[in-house]
Amino acid sequence: MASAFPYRLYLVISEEACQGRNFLEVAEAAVQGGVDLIQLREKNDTTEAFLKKALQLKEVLQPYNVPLIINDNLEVAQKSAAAGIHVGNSDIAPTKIRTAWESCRILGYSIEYLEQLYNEQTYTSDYLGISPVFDTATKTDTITTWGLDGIEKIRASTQKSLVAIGHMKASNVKKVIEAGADCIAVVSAICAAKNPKSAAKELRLEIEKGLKSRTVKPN
Ligand SMILES: Cc1ncc(COP(=O)(O)OP(=O)(O)O)c(N)n1
Ligand SMILES: Cc1ncsc1CCOP(=O)(O)O
Ligand SMILES: [Mg+2]
Repeated sequence: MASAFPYRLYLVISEEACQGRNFLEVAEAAVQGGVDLIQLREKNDTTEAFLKKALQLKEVLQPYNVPLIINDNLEVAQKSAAAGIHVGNSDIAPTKIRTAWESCRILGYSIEYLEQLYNEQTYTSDYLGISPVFDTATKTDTITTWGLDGIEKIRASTQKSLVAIGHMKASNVKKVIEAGADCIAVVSAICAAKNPKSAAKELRLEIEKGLKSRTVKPN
């Protein structure tokens, strides 16, 4: 049976993170390099401006069959008919999203405390964001920096798909996958890269190495 969450390289994009480049072009190049899921994360836009960007991005992603996830804003997610939404502890709760948006296909929820693994919000979500794995300048209002030990602990406690986020780079993703993450989410490793397509390719290669070394078990 195919996995309900088959994604391996997840781009979390905003216009600001693209540092003056067109975010739609960055997104398309990233997909051509191997990104298979994209979240639009606009923290300061009005709903109207956010929705406009979501519709533009959806059009770019459609020919590639790459799903669009919206950060935080349920109205934008529903009005753009996105594939899903990602929320954290300060946002609308996953259980409420399930009631208000029955056709939501991919619901992501950030894990900031171990205790969350046993709550109904986690239970109803399709994937969990391990948030953050390492400290990052891109998001500083965080609670727990999980590290590789944290990923292993979470992996041992849940069968949910795990998305690692926070300072993910080509140099560390192999270890992160080996520790038990299913998918790697990045902002700056692609948005701030000179060549977003090559950056995505390199990340994807490292992810594949991690997956391979997970299946080759020592005697
Ligand atoms: C894939 C993924 N994981 C975690 C987060 C963080 O979400 P949240 O805790 O709601 O913080 P903001 O992104 O809203 O600042 C994420 N966005 N994506
Ligand atoms: C949105 C988010 N949630 C947890 S860390 C983070 C930012 C990740 O950014 P970067 O990939 O640049 O470290
Ligand atoms: Mg949020």
